[in-house]
Amino acid sequence: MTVTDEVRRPAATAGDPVLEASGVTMRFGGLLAVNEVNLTVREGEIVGLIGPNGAGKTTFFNCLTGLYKPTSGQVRFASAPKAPAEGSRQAKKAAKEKAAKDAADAAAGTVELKQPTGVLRPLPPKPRAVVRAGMARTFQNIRLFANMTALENVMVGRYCRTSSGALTSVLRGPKFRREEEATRARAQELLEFVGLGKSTEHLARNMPYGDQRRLEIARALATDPKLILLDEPTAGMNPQETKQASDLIFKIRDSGLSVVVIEHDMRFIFNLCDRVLCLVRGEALIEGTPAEVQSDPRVIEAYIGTGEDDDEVAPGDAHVQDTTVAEQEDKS
Ligand SMILES: Nc1ncnc2c1ncn2[C@@H]1O[C@H](COP(=O)(O)OP(=O)(O)OP(=O)(O)O)[C@@H](O)[C@H]1O
Repeated sequence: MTVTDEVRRPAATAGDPVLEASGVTMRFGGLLAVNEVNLTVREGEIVGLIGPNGAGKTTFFNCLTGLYKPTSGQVRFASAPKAPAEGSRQAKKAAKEKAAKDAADAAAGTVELKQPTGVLRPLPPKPRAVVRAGMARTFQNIRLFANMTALENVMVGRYCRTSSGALTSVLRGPKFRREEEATRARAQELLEFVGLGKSTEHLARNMPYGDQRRLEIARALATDPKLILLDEPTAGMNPQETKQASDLIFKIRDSGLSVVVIEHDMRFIFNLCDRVLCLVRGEALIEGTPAEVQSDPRVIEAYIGTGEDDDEVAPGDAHVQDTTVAEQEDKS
């Protein structure tokens, strides 16, 4: 499991915490899927979540993103400085300023991803509010709008940041058209950022698998997150696509975002992450740097097993088998 042939690119600096999970526990009836797990993610960090099948990674992830409410424990997130109420005059002004800035960025050909960070607060109760607070995620299975173009898919992600009401949208008034233009420009920028600038008009369902995964990331970025959580981003990818995925995640991190990633591909995780948390049977086994985690014998045991429960006896243990047979003969 040791990574030898690639050079890691550590975070330039890890800043203030953007996410803090303390004592997170999740029960499904009698099953304890996650037990008292703690995790802190800092600004500009890539944190990996590993563990064998059924270890509780996805359940913990779902607690972090507000999809599940933990049975006990708390998740706090550094939302943007308190946003004005939706639909208020201040909210409309902020949305207008944001649209103008996006248009200026688009004209200058720059993509600004870093978002302002506020103090840690409990996660908002509704998924939409979690996204608006600055947390975005992708899922294990691709969840694109298959019959929409790449550009339209990214534009959908952007709508949580626009302020046109239903009436303005139906009437397609000047405000709607301004916002729509800014949304389109931002979506195009993000497609270019993830390397899909030439696939704008392609239907999502016709795109190669690796491109679909990148499109999902572009759509998540369109929500202006501070933290992006990726659930098995390289599942099913070939080595070239996996390399492109890690380059893209480094690029996202280098733009000032924090990343949490679940992955089974150890080489990918240990090359990518600044810190890694290993879960086993719902509990945190170890959290540390990739070097610390990959050299911990408990991690290796968790993945390949100790052999203690195996019925078969390993060749080196033949004498154990012989003794047992001899004892059995004595008894008979
Ligand atoms: N909604 C649910 N209801 C009941 N049990 C669940 C539910 N979701 C997960 N579990 C159980 O919780 C445990 C942890 O599952 P989870 O999917 O979080 O593990 P994982 O580490 O993500 O596994 P994998 O790597 O296979 O995706 C498993 O025993 C699973 O069967």
